Amino acid sequence: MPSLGWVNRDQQHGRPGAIEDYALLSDLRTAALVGKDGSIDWLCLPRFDAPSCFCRLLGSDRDGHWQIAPSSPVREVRRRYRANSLVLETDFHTDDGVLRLIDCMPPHEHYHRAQPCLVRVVQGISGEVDVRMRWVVRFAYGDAVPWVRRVRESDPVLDEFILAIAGPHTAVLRGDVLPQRCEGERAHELVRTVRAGETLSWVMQWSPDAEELPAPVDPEQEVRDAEEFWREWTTKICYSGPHAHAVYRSLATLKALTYAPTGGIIAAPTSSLPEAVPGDRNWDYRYCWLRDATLVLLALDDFGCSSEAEAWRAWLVRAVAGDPADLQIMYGIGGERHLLEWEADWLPGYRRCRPVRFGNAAFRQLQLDVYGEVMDSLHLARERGLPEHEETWALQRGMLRHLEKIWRRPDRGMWEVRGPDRFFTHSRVMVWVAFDRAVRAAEEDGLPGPVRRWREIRDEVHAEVLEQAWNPERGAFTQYYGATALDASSLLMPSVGFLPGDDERVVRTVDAVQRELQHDGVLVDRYTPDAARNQVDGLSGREGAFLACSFWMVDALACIGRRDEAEKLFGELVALANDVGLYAEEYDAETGSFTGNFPQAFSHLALVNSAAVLYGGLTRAQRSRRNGKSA
Ligand SMILES: OC[C@H]1O[C@H](O[C@H]2O[C@H](CO)[C@@H](O)[C@H](O)[C@H]2O)[C@H](O)[C@@H](O)[C@@H]1O
Repeated sequence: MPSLGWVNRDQQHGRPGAIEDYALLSDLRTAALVGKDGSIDWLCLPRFDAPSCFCRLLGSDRDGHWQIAPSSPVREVRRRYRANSLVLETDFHTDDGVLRLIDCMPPHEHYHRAQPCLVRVVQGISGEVDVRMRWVVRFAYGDAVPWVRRVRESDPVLDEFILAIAGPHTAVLRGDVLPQRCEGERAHELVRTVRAGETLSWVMQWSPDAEELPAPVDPEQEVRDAEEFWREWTTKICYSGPHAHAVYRSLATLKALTYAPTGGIIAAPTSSLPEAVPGDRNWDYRYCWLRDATLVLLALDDFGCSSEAEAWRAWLVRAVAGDPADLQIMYGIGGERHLLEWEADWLPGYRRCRPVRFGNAAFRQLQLDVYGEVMDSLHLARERGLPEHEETWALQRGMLRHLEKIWRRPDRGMWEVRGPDRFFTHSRVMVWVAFDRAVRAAEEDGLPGPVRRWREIRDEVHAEVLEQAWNPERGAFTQYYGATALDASSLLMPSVGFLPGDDERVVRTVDAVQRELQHDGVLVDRYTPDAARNQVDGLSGREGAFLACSFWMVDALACIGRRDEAEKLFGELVALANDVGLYAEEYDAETGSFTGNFPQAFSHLALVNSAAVLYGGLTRAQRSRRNGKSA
């Protein structure tokens, strides 16, 4: 008999499942995670970065969750998303029959006023199965027990519904049959027999105002609309190469992580899923990193999703307009600047990994690579014919004016180290990218600016990297100037066009990263463990392998002409996804589990970029060449 993920000991004792046991629901405003045990263990309302109402993921039952599952033992759980949508079907196989749970959050991309809504439908597929539902709402990340009561619907329907209110939050639960309050517990529960062919459904809605509740909706229509939304959205995806299923799932996941009202893109919908267990590398990713988001934009645009690219550019211009000296590396999804980091001491954390952090202090860091990422993405947007905005070039010039003043400074690098500032090689490569794209915009598009000066800086930083980051003893580019430690971000050098793939230094660096950072077949660490011991990142403990780095290895191998190896690695990485095609930030080879926030945009965008490199035949730098002009 296969191992029964959902009935493991932890889950019997009210603790959440493993990270890989979760599937994602999203309405393009906020997201929910559903476990293989039919429990929604994470949901923030009304937007991705709002406090949660279900937080079992970082605690236990009593921190809020909503579970629907058979009450009898489950022999097997089989899950899938319907076609390329985010409508999830979970089939529970029991000795009494098969029960199907359908979950979705209807996306309301264009209706800014519509409030989030979670739809759950149970269908009897065969036999007679007793289904148990448990609804435990806790607002404010598990800290606020709401006042819960049954209310009779006024005109036009006379049904009852359940209202849960705590301060600014109101949740409404409607359904074919409502759960009852459990004596002595702050929970609502229901047990019902569902026969083959029978259907039961529930809808949970959120409201900012207990006096003005959302109108009832038809759950089955909502499921149909959600499926139709995703079906329609995927029609614009242009991809017919190998592993199409993985590429489509990754693109849908990236879309699901966009905040439709503003076009902002989050790094992941969760907070504080640890990078290793046990461990304290726990961060809040429900924000918009310019680095992650610009890379997502490029990935979406590569596959035909240009309206998302436009929405992101509009977000970017709004968020970073003003004084370029104030540019931050990350913002809130609405463009908010202050993402103050704090610890929720009442939450025990996922697998008891504390602290549980909300907010992210990295917003105050200097990370020079961000300038390169933003310049590159805006350059690409222009090359691909996205309608030009007059503010965009003005914004880019302002950023370059500021970068001219600060590019010689050390920074925290793309890994956002919490150790001392250093001259990180990748940051300096991306400074080169920033000035290179500026020179090209002037030369190719005739855009105005001090191109001679930009060219001088571009050439200066190029020469500096070749001289200071190359370590002849190691035979590789190292993590920062004068270091011996390696860093997987060096794999990006050929794909951003800094050096060609056949440059001997690139080839030797790829070899060195393979030798020292790649392990357990497909996994690649971000940097040499030594670097962590040397306090480069300023953090304690270890972490899993960073999945995006494995995909960068695919791209680098393709760039240096080792295509067969690249394709094999790509295939193995595709197989590493969970049963519904999702990836976390990291993978722990010791436990064979995902670690870090989930699902993570970085991992998914790296997958689609690799597919573009391997099966679209282009690297990122080559993709930016218009009419055959070279970089
Ligand atoms: O490793 C310490 C840092 O870890 C997080 O940053 C990582 O996630 C970001 C979002 O995906 C990504 O842009 C960055 O490259 C990663 O290193 C965390 O957000 C930081 O606060 C923390 O210092």
